[in-house]
Amino acid sequence: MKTVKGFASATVGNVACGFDVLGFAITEPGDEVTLTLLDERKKDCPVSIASITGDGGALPLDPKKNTSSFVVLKFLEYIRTHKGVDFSGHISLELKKNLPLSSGMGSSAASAAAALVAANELLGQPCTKMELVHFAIEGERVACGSAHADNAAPAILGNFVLIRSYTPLDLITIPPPKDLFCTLVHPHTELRTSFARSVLPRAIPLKTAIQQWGNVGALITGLLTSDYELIGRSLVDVVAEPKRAPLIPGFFDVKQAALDAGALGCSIAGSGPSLFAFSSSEKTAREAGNAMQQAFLSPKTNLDSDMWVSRICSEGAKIL
Ligand SMILES: Nc1ncnc2c1ncn2[C@@H]1O[C@H](COP(=O)(O)OP(=O)(O)O)[C@@H](O)[C@H]1O
Ligand SMILES: N[C@@H](CCOP(=O)(O)O)C(=O)O
Repeated sequence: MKTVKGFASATVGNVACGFDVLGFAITEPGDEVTLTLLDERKKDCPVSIASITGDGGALPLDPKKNTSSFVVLKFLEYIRTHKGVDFSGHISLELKKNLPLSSGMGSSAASAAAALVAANELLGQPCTKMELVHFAIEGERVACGSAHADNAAPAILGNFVLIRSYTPLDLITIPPPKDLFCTLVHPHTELRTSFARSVLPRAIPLKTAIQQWGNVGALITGLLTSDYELIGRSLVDVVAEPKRAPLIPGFFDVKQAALDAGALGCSIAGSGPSLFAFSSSEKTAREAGNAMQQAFLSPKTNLDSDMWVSRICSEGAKIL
């Protein structure tokens, strides 16, 4: 029997102003998926979930409903129709969840990305990582009802990923400035992406759109030129944050605590409830994280949280 273990880390979607078009990966924590190749197919489905740990029993064992197994099914279908690989065996999947669910940390995308790099390795790497992104995006549709790429793409590719277009998919990877650190704080509460998407406006005023795309352009410029002040002042979201901030207890105090501690900027990580902040030193990033956690613990919020400080991960999903 051949066994392969894949790993994919947490990601931050949107990156404040880049709703659905910009995301990045951090280095830790992440999900692990172990695939074992069996000669004999069990039942009619080529993939089965042998075990899931770390989810508290919350996730589906149905291979068509868990993003980790669902994307492997899409991968097998694709290599059969496009790569001439007609897989007749069986893949047994073990998922180790290290990311909290509905956290704003790209939990569903991390499971999908880890599974895809493992499946690709298991079957002799018939696909490029860029091809694998397509299946991870479909996994997001299963997880939250929308096929957004700003977690799935960086989970597989690493770095910052700008989604110029969804149809056809056109992705641009952007390496991080060398002194950019991310602080990620996850309060111990859940906010489902599907719900956080339901509160967004279907249309926005032209004035709002102008502000948003101005900041996206400036943020990309700041990343490409390592202009940390420009990065900081570009982290302004006038579309999603105003609607989602009320869903996150203590959001404004936590954001202000990050800025007061010296962070360049701070906003909602993905659809929340996590927040992320950027800093130009690890020391400041850690100080901002401590301040954010203290703000979540204030009497009116009283939320415990987890905090990570990380550089941007340039490797993406990998084989362990
Ligand atoms: N392997 C998986 N990991 C996480 N969520 C999954 C997985 N498979 C299916 N899901 C579904 O996706 C939901 C979490 O996705 P979402 O709300 O987008 O938050 P996040 O992706 O940040 O965890 C879960 O509630 C679950 O129903
Ligand atoms: N662009 C998406 C990002 C969702 O990220 P998640 O980590 O909360 O799943 C959105 O804002 O809905």
